[in-house]
Amino acid sequence: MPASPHLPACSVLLLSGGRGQRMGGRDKGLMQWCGRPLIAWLHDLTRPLSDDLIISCNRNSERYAPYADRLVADADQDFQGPLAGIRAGMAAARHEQMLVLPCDAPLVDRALIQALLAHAGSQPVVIRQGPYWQPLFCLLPTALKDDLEQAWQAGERSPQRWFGRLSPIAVDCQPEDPRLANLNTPETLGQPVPDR
Ligand SMILES: Nc1nc2c(ncn2[C@@H]2O[C@H](COP(=O)(O)OP(=O)(O)OP(=O)(O)O)[C@@H](O)[C@H]2O)c(=O)[nH]1
Repeated sequence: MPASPHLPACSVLLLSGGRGQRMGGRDKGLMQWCGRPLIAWLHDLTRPLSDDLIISCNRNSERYAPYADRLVADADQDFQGPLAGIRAGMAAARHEQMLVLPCDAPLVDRALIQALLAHAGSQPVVIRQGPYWQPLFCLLPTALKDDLEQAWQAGERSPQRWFGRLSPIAVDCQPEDPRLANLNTPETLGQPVPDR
């Protein structure tokens, strides 16, 4: 189901396959924020946007299953980084575009997603804050799957270096945009739900 009649259908990939070292090695997507697992917030945000909601996770699959249409795991489950999750998601996605979000960003809103979707085409669309790309907040054409596979086989493990070769389109946000906050430490999980 498209986000609106004017926006394209997309798959959604929620990245939750990390090691979570700053969380003491715990599975970050399942950690509670404001009374619910982080992944539940991302699920509720993206569920109305897609009939192809994929979670990349490498453990606790039974606990993730209620929040996705499908789960994918990294091919090599030794935590090679988020590009491994993107690779698995690209191989599984059913639509021509795939929205990627990290599980630890529950403040993302629909307007931000719509800004990405508005540029859907043959190039990656990526959030940028000032000079800094936010490579895990992006929209990827799934036709780039083979390009990603070649890069991966050549040893690439950086999402930013990978899409950097592909003339990405930037969606610029303010450096302090609170929607892009990553709640990736126990302290940040104490942050309250803001007014939206
Ligand atoms: N599939 C997959 N996702 C990952 C991997 N590493 C990180 N991610 C995801 O990428 C996003 C950003 O991850 P980071 O915060 O940099 O890494 P992390 O492992 O979650 O946490 P730290 O170990 O504390 O850095 C999160 O949504 C992670 O779940 C990985 O090896 N595989």
